[in-house]
Formats: sequence, C-alpha cells, structure tokens
Amino acid sequence: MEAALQLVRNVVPPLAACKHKGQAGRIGVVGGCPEYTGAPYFAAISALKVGADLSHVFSTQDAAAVIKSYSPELIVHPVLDSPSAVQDVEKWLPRLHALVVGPGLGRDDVLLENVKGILEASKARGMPVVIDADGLWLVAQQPALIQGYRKAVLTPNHVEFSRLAEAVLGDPLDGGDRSRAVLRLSRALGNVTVVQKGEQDVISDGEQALTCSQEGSGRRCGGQGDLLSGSLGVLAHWALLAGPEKTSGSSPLLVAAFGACALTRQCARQAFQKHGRATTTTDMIREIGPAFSRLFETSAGADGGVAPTGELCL
Ligand SMILES: NC(=O)C1=CN([C@@H]2O[C@H](COP(=O)(O)OP(=O)(O)OC[C@H]3O[C@@H](n4cnc5c(N)ncnc54)[C@H](OP(=O)(O)O)[C@@H]3O)[C@@H](O)[C@H]2O)[C@@H](O)CC1
Ligand SMILES: Nc1ncnc2c1ncn2[C@@H]1O[C@H](COP(=O)(O)OP(=O)(O)OP(=O)(O)O)[C@@H](O)[C@H]1O
Ligand SMILES: [Mg+2]
Repeated sequence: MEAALQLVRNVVPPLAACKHKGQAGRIGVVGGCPEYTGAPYFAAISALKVGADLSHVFSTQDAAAVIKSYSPELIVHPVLDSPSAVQDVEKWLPRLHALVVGPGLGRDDVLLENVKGILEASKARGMPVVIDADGLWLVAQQPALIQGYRKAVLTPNHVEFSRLAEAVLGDPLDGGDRSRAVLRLSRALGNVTVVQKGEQDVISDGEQALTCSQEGSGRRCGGQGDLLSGSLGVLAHWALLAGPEKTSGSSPLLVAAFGACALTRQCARQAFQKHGRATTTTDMIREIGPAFSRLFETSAGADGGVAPTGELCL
C-alpha cells in the first residue's frame, strides 16, 4: 500500500505561482438526466476538490438547471439530448484533459447513441476516459467501443463487473480469485485499466494487479462511486502528464486508479468518524481536502503555501 501511495504522490503537480487557471486540469463529466442529477454533480465537484481548475458537466437539458443549482462552481452544458449533442461536446474536447463518462447518464437509447459518438471523438483525440455507471452499461452492449483503447479506465461495482465479464468473456467471473478475474477482463479488453470496487478495490491493466485495502467505512450510501470516478478523472490526467518515469515503470493509469480508490475510502473513513450512520456522499466530499493532504500532499501543498517558481513551472 505505502509503495503505491508514494507513486501517487509522485504524480501530484505542485501548486506554483507561475501556473495559470486550467493547468491543473479541466475535466468533463458526461451524464445527468431527469432521474439522476446527484451522480454527475458528485463526480464533477469531486474533480474540482481533488485539484482540477475547471469542471464541466454535459447533461440533458432539463437536468442542467438542477445540477447548476447545486453549485456555482460547475460549468453545465444542457446538450446531451440535443440532435447536435456529439458536435456540441466535441467542440469542447480540445479544451478538456479528461472525460468521466456515465455517472447519472441513464439508459435512454438516444442518449447512449450520443455518448457513443462522444466516446469515439474522445478516442480520436487520445483523451483519457474514465467510464462508470451507465457508461459501463453501454460498453457491455458494445465492448468494441473501448477495445484496445489504453487510455480508458473502467470503474465497475460488483454488478457492473459481472455484466462486463459476461459480455466480454461469456462468464460473470463471480467468486474465486478477484485479482485474476480483473486481470483477465482487462487483458480481454486489450489492456484497458479495470477497477473492480468492493470490500477491497482490485485494479489491473492486464499486466499487473493491485489491491487497495485502505480503511473505508461500513456505510454503503449511493454516490461513493461517483466521488471515485470524478477524482480519477483528475488523477488520470496528472499521472499521464507525469509519465511512467514518475510511476517507476508502472502504468500511470494503474497508479491514478489506486490513488482514487485510496482517496475515496479515506474520505469514507473520515466522514464516518464524524457522522456515523448518518454519513452521506456530501459528507465524504467535504473530507476530500483533508483526506488528500493526509494521503498524498507534497511539502509545498501541505504548508498550504505556494511553491516558488523555477523548476516547478517547467
Ligand atoms: N444521487 C444520484 O443521483 C445517484 C445516481 N446514481 C446513478 O444511478 C444509475 C444506476 O446506477 P446503479 O449503480 O444504482 O445501478 P445498477 O447497476 O442498476 O445497480 C443497481 C442494483 O445493483 C445491485 N448492487 C449494487 N451494488 C451491489 C453489490 N456490491 N453487490 C450486490 N448487488 C449490488 C443492487 O441490487 P439489489 O440489492 O436491489 O438486488 C442495486 O439495486 C447510474 O446512472 C448511477 O450513476 C448512483 O451513482 C448513485 C447516486
Ligand atoms: N464492502 C465494502 N467495504 C468497504 N468499501 C467499499 C465496499 N464496497 C464498496 N466500497 C467502496 O465504496 C466506493 C464505491 O464503491 P461502490 O461499489 O459502492 O460503487 P457504486 O455502486 O458504483 O457507487 P454509486 O452509488 O456511486 O454508483 C469505493 O471506493 C469502494 O472501495
Ligand atoms: Mg456507480
């Protein structure tokens, strides 16, 4: 655990006076429909609180006003159910560093078709993409969408993992050796990184498997996976920017995924210490800052200070 946490620390960019808004990350969340407005909010606000400078949400028109009303900090585009949804999102892609696809997306066929186009456009640009929730439903219907795309990370819960394994390997891979199951699924998808969430989180890029057993909490309230996928959007960008020399040869996305799992579980633990059974995802989001400092902060950030200019700005 400690060695993997150190690799995460290596990819966290220092805060420095010479940096401008946007350099620490501009993240897009694709999701949000009339039924589910909480999930894209949780993912997008988590990305900001982990350290991204700007966080966008691309949702359906009627979900957008609701999501905006939760937070003035998010930039919300009411485009996902528009006939020009793919072009509307595509024009933002050059300004984004990573996409998180699926929280609160729902399973409407028109929306899923639009998301398919958005995924294809993101792949063509080589953008890192975290796929969660209903985005995983889409991938289970059409695994070819992400087959062999090594900048994709899938974050299935127990049910979503079984659905994917059934679709890709013809076997839900329930029970038995979880590391082996996650490794097999990743390999079958052409080394797409897979994070199987659960009592412990198991992460594989098809070459290596890591287990994150950071202490979390016994609360299983909805939205904790959204915190994880939003955080991972930022960490994936940072890890790819830092490159494998900072991750001692391990895949940057494997390290980023480990970081997001450890952070989510630490938030759960800290929130539970304060709120016990009443803990909700909103309480966990309030813990992102302190949990991040505790797990990963570099000396510059830990002081709350800004590092001097010089090599940090290169
Ligand atoms: N506030 C919001 O807006 C939120 C919105 N959200 C959004 O909701 C959408 C649907 O996502 P989802 O994960 O609820 O859907 P789905 O895959 O149908 O699973 C549902 C069923 O699976 C089961 N089950 C789950 N985990 C299990 C386990 N470990 N082990 C065993 N069984 C398990 C369990 O079945 P049951 O216990 O009823 O048998 C459960 O009822 C998606 O867009 C998501 O982003 C959420 O992000 C939450 C916050
Ligand atoms: N049994 C467990 N014990 C400890 N932590 C868990 C357990 N199950 C899940 N978690 C943690 O909760 C977080 C979310 O995982 P979960 O399986 O609840 O995702 P999810 O179902 O996609 O959540 P969401 O409600 O956001 O859709 C992960 O960080 C995971 O490590
Ligand atoms: Mg989920």
